[in-house]
This record gives sequence, structure tokens and C-alpha cells, in this order.
Amino acid sequence: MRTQNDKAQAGGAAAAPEASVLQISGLRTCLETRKGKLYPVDGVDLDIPRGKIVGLVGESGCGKSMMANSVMGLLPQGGHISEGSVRFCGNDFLAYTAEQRRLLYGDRMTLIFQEPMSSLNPVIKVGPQVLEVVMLHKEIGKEEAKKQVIEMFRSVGIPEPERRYNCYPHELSGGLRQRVMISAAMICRPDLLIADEPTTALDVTIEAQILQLMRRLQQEAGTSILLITHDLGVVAEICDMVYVMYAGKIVETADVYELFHNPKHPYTRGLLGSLPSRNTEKRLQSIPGTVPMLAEMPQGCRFAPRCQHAADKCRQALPSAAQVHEGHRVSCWMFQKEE
Ligand SMILES: Nc1ncnc2c1ncn2[C@@H]1O[C@H](COP(=O)(O)OP(=O)(O)OP(=O)(O)O)[C@@H](O)[C@H]1O
Repeated sequence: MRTQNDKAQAGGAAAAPEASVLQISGLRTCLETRKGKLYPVDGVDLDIPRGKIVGLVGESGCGKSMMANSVMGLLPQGGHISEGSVRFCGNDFLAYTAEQRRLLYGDRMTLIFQEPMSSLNPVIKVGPQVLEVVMLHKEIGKEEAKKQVIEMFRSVGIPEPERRYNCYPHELSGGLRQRVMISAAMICRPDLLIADEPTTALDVTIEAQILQLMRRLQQEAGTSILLITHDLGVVAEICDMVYVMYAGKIVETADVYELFHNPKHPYTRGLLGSLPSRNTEKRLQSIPGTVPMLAEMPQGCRFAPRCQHAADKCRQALPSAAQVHEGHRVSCWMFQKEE
């Protein structure tokens, strides 16, 4: 039977708070496929400071979900982390046993997806599904746990929480289902919430409400959030820091104000919808071309085939991350210091 000590070891609960909740260094995720070994995450460094909301942004197919799934142990068959390190609250996360991870997931590290129906069991009422999370991780009786679930439902803005407790997922709207998922993810006040496109399936008004809700709960619980999105508007709304990912690599990172006011990487500028130029007022609506297939990664900078600034050097070798401002790093040959 698990003990408080097991929980402390699994999540580092007894340790002094670390400045970073999640520290990922040189993470490489390998997929063994019929086409050979593919690397959807290829040398990623990412740091999530305690209590911050960090956006991970990039177009579809850039490897954002693979990044999250690598951390959450949700890789498809044939997938594994082949290089790098992951530290969770200062502990070597990759060295955790399966049991330590099981205790951690749902309690100190939680996940919400775009489509709550993929996580909710359609034949079990929503209240008991959240109750199960509480019972698994908190040492309290069923009556107390049920009270906490109803209180949580009230706190996330589910009207008539006692009645909704006994609804099946299909009886709720998409927005209410996502509030149920957020309840399940936040009820144990986790250190880290990974939210993978949590508002993409919702209409704009509900999206704004859900983002505000996440921000409020995050502030109340001191949870750090990794928010995965393809939408820089969502990033602007609630993130403190941003990592921009392209073709398995982080190409730029900065705090949110700096990234929006001083974007450097041509890919980030493309995502922002405009490519400032000294000579023209030209505005881009979208970036020409598509994200490369994993089996067809270009040599050199992976963005070079789509980049209007690409030079020979860009097609030959990968740039490393260079600091352009405090906390602002960019991987682009245009910003490498001359040797
Ligand atoms: N099971 C799989 N087998 C092989 N390749 C996969 C598998 N799942 C994803 N990929 C590939 O891995 C790459 C990264 O995919 P991933 O889903 O992480 O991207 P993403 O940025 O999260 O995009 P989206 O927002 O569309 O999910 C893509 O090239 C994708 O085709």
C-alpha cells in the first residue's frame, strides 16, 4: 500500500520548493517505425518555473503533443525517450519507477486534452469520475471526497453542481465537459498541469472563460502550466513565457511581452502573422509551405526551405540557441555571433 513517504518520493513533496517545476534538457524522443527511427522531439530544452504559465506554440505536426506525451509516459507503441533528462521538482523523473509515476500522474502532474470526451468515460457519471481521482490520491473518506468534488465543480463555474455531479458526459456541453476535466486536473492542486490545446474545440466566448478560469485556479493553487497551442492569441491571453517549436526543435523562447514585441526567428514572425521588413509594409497571412515530414527532415536549419532569409549556411548546418536578450534565445543563423 502506498504511503505518504512514497508520495513524497514520487513528487518531491517533502523537498524544498525548486525554482523549476519541470526542467527538460536535450530531450530526444524516438519512434521506431517501418520507415526506421524518427525523432518528433529532437534535442529540446524547456524550463517551467514554479507558478508560471509557459506556452508551447507551433503549427500542427511540430512535435508539441509528442513533447507532452514523452513527459506523461503516453508515447505510442515503439516510442521512447532516447536521450536527455527530465527533472520534476528537482528529481530525476526518468529514473522514477512505474509505481512512482502512477502516484504522481493525476496528483502532482496532470493533463488535459483538447477533447474531454477522449478522457472521460462515457458510461460513468462525471462526478464519480472526478471522485475516483480524489480517492486515489487523497487519504480522505468518500463523503468528504464527494463534498470536495461538488465544491470544485462550483469553483470552476459548473451551474447546479450537485445535479451535474450525476450527469453522464454526453449530457453536458463541450464547455462544461472541459470544466469537468479541469476539475479533475486541478482538484489535487498539482505542481504541473499540461494542457494540450484545451480550448481549441470551444467557441471563442467559452474559450476566453476557460482561459480565465485556468489562470485563476493556477494563481490559487500555485500550479505551473505548460499550455500547448497553435494559437498565439491564446498565448498572449494567459502565458508568462513562450517556447516556439518547429519540426521537433525549440527555435525561440522569451517572456511573452518580449516575444510579441521583439520576435526574432522568421518562423515566430510568420506565426505572428507579419514579417517586418525595413523596406516594405508587407504583411503575411500565413507561412508558405508546410512542416516537413519526420522522415524528410532537411539538412541544416529545418525552417530553411520555408524561410525567405535562408542562405547557404542555413541549408548546411543547424544553428545553436543564441541569447539575444536576457531570457530571450533564438536558434537562427541571423542571430549567431561571428566567431
Ligand atoms: N504514432 C505516430 N507514429 C509516427 N509518427 C507520428 C505519430 N504520432 C505523431 N507522429 C508525427 O510526429 C510529429 C509530431 O506530431 P505531434 O502530434 O507531436 O505534433 P503537434 O505539434 O502536437 O501537432 P498537432 O497540434 O496537430 O497535434 C508529426 O510529424 C506527426 O506526423
